[in-house]
Amino acid sequence: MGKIIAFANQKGGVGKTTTAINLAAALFERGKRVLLCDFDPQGNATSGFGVDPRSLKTSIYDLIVADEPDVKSAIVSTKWVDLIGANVNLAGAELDLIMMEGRENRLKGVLDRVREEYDYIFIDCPPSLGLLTLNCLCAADSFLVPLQCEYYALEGLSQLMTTVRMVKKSMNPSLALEGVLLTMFDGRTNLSIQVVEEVKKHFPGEVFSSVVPRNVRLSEAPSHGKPITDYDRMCRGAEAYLSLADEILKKNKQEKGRV
Ligand SMILES: Nc1ncnc2c1ncn2[C@@H]1O[C@H](COP(=O)(O)OP(=O)(O)OP(=O)(O)O)[C@@H](O)[C@H]1O
Ligand SMILES: [Mg+2]
Repeated sequence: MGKIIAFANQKGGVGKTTTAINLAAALFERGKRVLLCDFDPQGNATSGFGVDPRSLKTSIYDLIVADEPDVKSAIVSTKWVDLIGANVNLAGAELDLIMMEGRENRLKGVLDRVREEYDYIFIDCPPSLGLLTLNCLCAADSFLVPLQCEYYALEGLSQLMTTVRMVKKSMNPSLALEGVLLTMFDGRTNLSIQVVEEVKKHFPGEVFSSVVPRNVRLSEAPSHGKPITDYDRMCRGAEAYLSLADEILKKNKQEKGRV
């Protein structure tokens, strides 16, 4: 049964989508079956895999709000991973869901139906802490927090952790922290190095040893509709996400061994 991982940080532009796309593609390279569910109305994870968010016949919105029963009708097979796309319609879901019964478990209901078919299911969260992100945290087994190596990296994280505690207490007790990922690291600046130290102090033992460098190839890849492993296999960004994939596979294998 596939492990569901949410990429969460309510701060915008920290590398949630870049990580979801490129880690998914890296795990695909390692022979894993991966489904990426775009859960952000911006649709960046969808377009990043070369799928036009406006062209979706069935999007995640139809599954969670309009009660489209056939989850498979929303799954697009890309050259790399399977994808459930999102577009601007999802922005309305925040309001539509308010009146619904089990409103925080709508996404879980959808993903649980296809879980058997994948090794990993990734959810790309929006940059907010509303009902959409709540759905992500209720559906997930674990959450991965990308943090940009900049001065305010930890700002706002206490709100995310408070939300996580609330979710664990009343909705999803087994929700675990997959790990904290440092992104956009620039080894030439003292600031990046200081942020790494500070984050490690704040999350002892929870920071991935793979660190994603600031790499222009990573920012170019989405406009070509390709993950980094395809766009520029040899760049440092690709290397970092392949190393992260191996770190996660190793960690998950050890965890399974303990059960
Ligand atoms: N390691 C990196 N090096 C250079 N550019 C990067 C890197 N990671 C992400 N970017 C760029 O930074 C911007 C923000 O990244 P991304 O979209 O992944 O963040 P996000 O957290 O998903 O944003 P949002 O909160 O808006 O969904 C994008 O333009 C992306 O291409
Ligand atoms: Mg994003």
